[in-house]
Amino acid sequence: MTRTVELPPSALPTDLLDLLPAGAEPMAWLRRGDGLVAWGVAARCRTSGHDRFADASDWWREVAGAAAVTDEVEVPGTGLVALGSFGFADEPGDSLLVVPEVLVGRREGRAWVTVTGSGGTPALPDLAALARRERPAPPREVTFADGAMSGAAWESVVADAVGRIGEGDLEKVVLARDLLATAAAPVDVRWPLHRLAGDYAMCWTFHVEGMFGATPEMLVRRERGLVTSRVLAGTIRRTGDDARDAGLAGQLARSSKDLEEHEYAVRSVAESLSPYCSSTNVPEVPFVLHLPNVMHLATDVTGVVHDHHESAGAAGASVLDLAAALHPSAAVGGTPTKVAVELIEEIEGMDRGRYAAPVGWMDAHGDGEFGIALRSAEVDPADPATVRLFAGCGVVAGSDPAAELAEAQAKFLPVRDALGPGPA
Ligand SMILES: C=C(O[C@@H]1C=C(C(=O)O)C=C[C@H]1O)C(=O)O
Repeated sequence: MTRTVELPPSALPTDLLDLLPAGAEPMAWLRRGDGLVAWGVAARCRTSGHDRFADASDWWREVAGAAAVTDEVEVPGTGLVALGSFGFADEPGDSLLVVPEVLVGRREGRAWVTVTGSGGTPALPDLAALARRERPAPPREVTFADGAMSGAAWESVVADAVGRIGEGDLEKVVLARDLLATAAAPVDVRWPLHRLAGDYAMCWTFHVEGMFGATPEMLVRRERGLVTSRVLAGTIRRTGDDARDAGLAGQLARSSKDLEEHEYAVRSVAESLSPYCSSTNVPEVPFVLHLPNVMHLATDVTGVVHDHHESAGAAGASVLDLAAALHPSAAVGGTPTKVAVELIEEIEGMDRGRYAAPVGWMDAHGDGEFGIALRSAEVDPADPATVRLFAGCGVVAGSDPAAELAEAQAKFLPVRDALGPGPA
């Protein structure tokens, strides 16, 4: 039984993360203070392998079909909702969807709580008491070490990829590396979440079962049939000097290397969406998205879902169906996708886990949001004092390995900083 109750916005703390209890599988999806926080597991589905999205979708249809729901708010994100995080590669591809016991949402001035339980009407939590608890402590004595590869080794892998592109095997491949952070005691993930949501409010701060981060890239949002995807590709590091950064933004917007890389990514998204949408709109020129650490070329692709898509029933493709169709876009895989993904597998030298793959939420109407899990890290489930950070960049014919390494370092910054002390 699932029940959504409207709350006066004043019933919630400014920072929704203040509600998250420590030990009860906290989950989050937040941007500019709005979004969802959730905890407890009412139902969970684990999938893996090539069919991980289809299996999760089947499970969701079954759960949603059988659920008894009362919903007095009825906006996207109310009623039965699952949060999910998927594996990047088909193998192992470990993925999950979770229906939380408690979910608190806020969106454009409206607020709600949803509770799910078996048997009887589940009780509402005492949110005021939850919000009064102490804030989490920062991780102690964090040290960072190379993950699968040193920076120098990774540069030579990038050089290999540039060679393969030169030979005509492919046009673009996105290569990533990992760093290992080790703390003196288990990391309370709520600490980096507070920091990321504060420092990167324009990004989507997420956490699902150890996978957390603040991504600027929206793989797909579906809202009452309207579809949006924010494509990012083409990056320049910020200097911290506003005047210089404005000049760099102009340079980025004119850089043929970055525009080419961006074009591949936009095309791959538009092509993947077109079978599911009756109209897609692709702006001709990208804009420059300013983040505290980097700037990206960005394009918002929009469309309207067909109401009667053959494979998806009367409601049309759900946000999860769309995420499955879009993953991996050229922003995180490459072009052509199949060759790029095989090259990643061959030369990257690590398992990406859930990095660079869909993370987000969906409701029983098929609406929801899946971002790409970038600027992200995973708490090691076997040793929660260890956190694995990920960052990567698009490699094209004109790529310089040293510049790509510097770009990846800049993309580690959000999580690196979030694991440090500082204002919570
Ligand atoms: C791969 C990452 O980022 C992606 C690669 C980008 C690029 O190469 O310019 C830009 C944004 C993302 O699509 C990452 O953050 O790890």
